[in-house]
Amino acid sequence: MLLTMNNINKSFVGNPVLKNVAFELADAEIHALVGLNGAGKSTLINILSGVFPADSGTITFGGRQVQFKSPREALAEGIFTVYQATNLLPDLTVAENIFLNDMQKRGGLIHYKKMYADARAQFEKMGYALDAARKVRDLSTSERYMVSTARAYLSDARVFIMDEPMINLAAAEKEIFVRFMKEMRAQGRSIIYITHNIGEVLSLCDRVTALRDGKNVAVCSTKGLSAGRLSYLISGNESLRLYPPKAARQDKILLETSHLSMGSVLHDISLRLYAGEILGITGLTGSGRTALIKTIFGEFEMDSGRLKLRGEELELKNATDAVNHGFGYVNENRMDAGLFLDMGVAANLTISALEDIRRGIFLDLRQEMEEVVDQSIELNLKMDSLHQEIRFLSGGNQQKVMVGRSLISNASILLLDEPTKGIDIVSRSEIYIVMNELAADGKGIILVSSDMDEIAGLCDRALVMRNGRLVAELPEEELPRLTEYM
Ligand SMILES: Nc1ncnc2c1ncn2[C@@H]1O[C@H](COP(=O)(O)OP(=O)(O)OP(=O)(O)O)[C@@H](O)[C@H]1O
Repeated sequence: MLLTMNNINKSFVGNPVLKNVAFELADAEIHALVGLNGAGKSTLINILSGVFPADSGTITFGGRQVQFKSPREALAEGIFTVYQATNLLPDLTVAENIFLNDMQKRGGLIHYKKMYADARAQFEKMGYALDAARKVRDLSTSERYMVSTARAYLSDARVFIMDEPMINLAAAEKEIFVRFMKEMRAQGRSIIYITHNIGEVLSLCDRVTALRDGKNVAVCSTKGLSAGRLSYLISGNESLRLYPPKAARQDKILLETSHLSMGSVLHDISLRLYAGEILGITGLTGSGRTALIKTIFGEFEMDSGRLKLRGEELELKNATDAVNHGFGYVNENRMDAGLFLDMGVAANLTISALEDIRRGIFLDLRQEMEEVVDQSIELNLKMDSLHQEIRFLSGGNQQKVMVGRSLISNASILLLDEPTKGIDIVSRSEIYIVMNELAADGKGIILVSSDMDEIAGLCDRALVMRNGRLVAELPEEELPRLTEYM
């Protein structure tokens, strides 16, 4: 075996997070590491890559026992962690970033022409159209991740750690990324692949290790493994149903935009959201989905067009104005969206209420706290207490706090941008139930998502965007064919 981890234990402030965990990785294998939010996946990987040590346990790599003191040391030994928030240097070009390690090794002496030619040749081979001379600071999140992937690919590492690698990639990039993965495997290299996406495990990975509450529950081949069985291994729930039955939409129009345009990003967008409706909006990265809901929310100013709320013209000055009119918004990027990492879970969940208090609107704080307790139970938040600082929660649990905050906000129109990114299947099913209840209550939800299954499973209707325009509208029965319209 190329890599084995045995009897790994780890506690944080007396709280056991990993309990006698074992993990193994063979040569030329893509090995999925799965489990609910907070199950301990990142902790295990952080121990392997030397971010922090285990309390006890052994790691054997390439036939000898190791304990890396830092990710840099792990990298020097051939274990490459590809981070989601990439550690590329923004002022250097794509090619310079890709060959950074080489440049360091040779003390800065490098043949520039050859470096650019190599980078271009690599992208061409992978069918990826990215200019190697562009500065990384000008790239989108997904382009940056692809550069990190190319850098990993061109390194001489033997093991790659990838945490939710496809989460920010558009459909075309996903295809190229999968090609990268398969080619790495064909070269005899191995990948530890953390994901909440059942489809990715079954289609791309060879074996899967499942953790539940910091313990091993299974390690098995993905050959012959069904989606139902895998979702049971992850959740421990045999009858987990991801999508609830849909609520009936009403005939009342809640929100309407007519001929909305903004700069070169949005063109002539007219749409209606009905009371009780979950309206899906999808399209490729850069198609204008996020810009559209930010404009509806008053965060971006429209150049022309009109907005009507319950039949009345509405001009939103800014996002605060939108909140005061009953809009709620979940940003796709939790780090930009005002999670207060040094504050507790409860404070983060009630942050919109706290802002009301600052504005002099009186609220019953006790009732507010009770709601928070109910909500955290409903969202299945994994935390030590309601006062635990957000930065100590796992990534998925942070995301749940952000979604939960907007779901308890009493908004009547919810604008959700990729709300379930990084969230495990059990919590997703819970968020879907809450969304459905809000819709059944007559509220309206716009759901921007790149997950076609999510849109088909949850929405009453979906709109497809391309280059800032609405190009298709699909009724419920057409939703399973959504990919054909992309
Ligand atoms: N530095 C820390 N201090 C205290 N608790 C921590 C710390 N780091 C992680 N934890 C806790 O350890 C548990 C496991 O977290 P971990 O990040 O490993 O989960 P995960 O399986 O990667 O989850 P996700 O799918 O959400 O990324 C969580 O309950 C988390 O709150």
